[in-house]
Amino acid sequence: LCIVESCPSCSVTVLADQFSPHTTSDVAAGMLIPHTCPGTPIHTQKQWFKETFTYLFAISNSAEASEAGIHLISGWQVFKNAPKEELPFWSDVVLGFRPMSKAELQKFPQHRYGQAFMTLKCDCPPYLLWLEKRLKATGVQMYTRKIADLWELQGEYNVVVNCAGIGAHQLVGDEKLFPVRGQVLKVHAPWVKNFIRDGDGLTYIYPGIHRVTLGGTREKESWSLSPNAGTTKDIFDRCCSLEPSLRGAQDITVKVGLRPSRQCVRLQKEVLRQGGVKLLVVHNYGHGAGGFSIHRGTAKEAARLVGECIAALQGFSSRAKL
Ligand SMILES: Cc1cc2nc3c(=O)[nH]c(=O)nc-3n(C[C@H](O)[C@H](O)[C@H](O)COP(=O)(O)OP(=O)(O)OC[C@H]3O[C@@H](n4cnc5c(N)ncnc54)[C@H](O)[C@@H]3O)c2cc1C
Ligand SMILES: O=C([O-])CC(=O)C(=O)O
Repeated sequence: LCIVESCPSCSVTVLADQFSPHTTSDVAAGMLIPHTCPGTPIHTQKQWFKETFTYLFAISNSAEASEAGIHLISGWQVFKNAPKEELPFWSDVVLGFRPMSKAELQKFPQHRYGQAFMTLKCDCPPYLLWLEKRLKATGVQMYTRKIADLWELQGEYNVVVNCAGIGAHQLVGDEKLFPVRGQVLKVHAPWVKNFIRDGDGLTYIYPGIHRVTLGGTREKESWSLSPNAGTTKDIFDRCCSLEPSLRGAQDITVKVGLRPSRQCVRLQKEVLRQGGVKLLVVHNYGHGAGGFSIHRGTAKEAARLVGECIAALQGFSSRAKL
């Protein structure tokens, strides 16, 4: 969408071996709380988050909000011990960030410190469908196709944008990219209205428009997409210990996804060459545990890089195909 917006004369095609609801993005809780990636400057991470927050805030404040699955939500991040950094880099992007009062902390007897704020949440499958609908409305073609090697697209397209998530491990042989397996539960508990996140990042309760997401796990280098029954019980017990009313939750379903983790998002141009022939590539993958929180910011940067590729191609072809 960012490419279509910044380069309306481009013809854009989306190729994927899986579309919604069968992607990692469909599993995500979709909360806008960034994760810090050690390999990217903080000001860049903050800019990506701010652009994403601003974009989704406008949608949440429009008639599209419920179809797009985007809403504002208030809640708490609680800590057993106060974190080293009391003000995370994103504290002035989310709304109304403040330390919790002693009275509020009484709700969490095992925790000694907390942050209260309002942020945005995407219900991921409806949001992805909404994005697909907008893409199709602009004339973008979408085909189911598994790509074994980016080079097979040479000759068909002028610029290739690689947004393969964890699939990039095999597609471009990126050994720095590894899965961090996450299991979550989706439950019916409409009385839970506030989010609760343990600052250790393992346990969280995220109410969506229809279902509440209960998390989670972080299993490095595990490629298994099968739910684990013991883990389901453990997640449920941990969430009930934070929010005891969840004991009455019903209709529990389990989802597993592989976070595409890396020291930093790979957001860069590459020129592939075979013989005298070139293929321009823009990589945009490796968003780890925070892909929703920064998706719009990184997409805008990828679209800017595509613009640079098109400028380089000009004179070579009048209508670039992506
Ligand atoms: C349990 C869990 C909870 C999460 N919660 C949050 C959260 O609350 N907030 C947040 O910000 N982030 C969260 N995340 C992280 C977020 O889900 C990811 O960062 C994000 O979904 C990555 O998106 P992506 O588009 O790069 O990858 P994907 O959603 O995996 O999309 C990649 C696409 O590329 C296609 N593809 C891959 N390889 C090929 C190939 N060879 N040929 C053709 N197509 C290919 C796939 O089929 C797919 O369509 C969570 C993740 C998990 C697992
Ligand atoms: O950590 C969170 O709050 C949710 C999340 O992004 C994940 O599980 O990857």
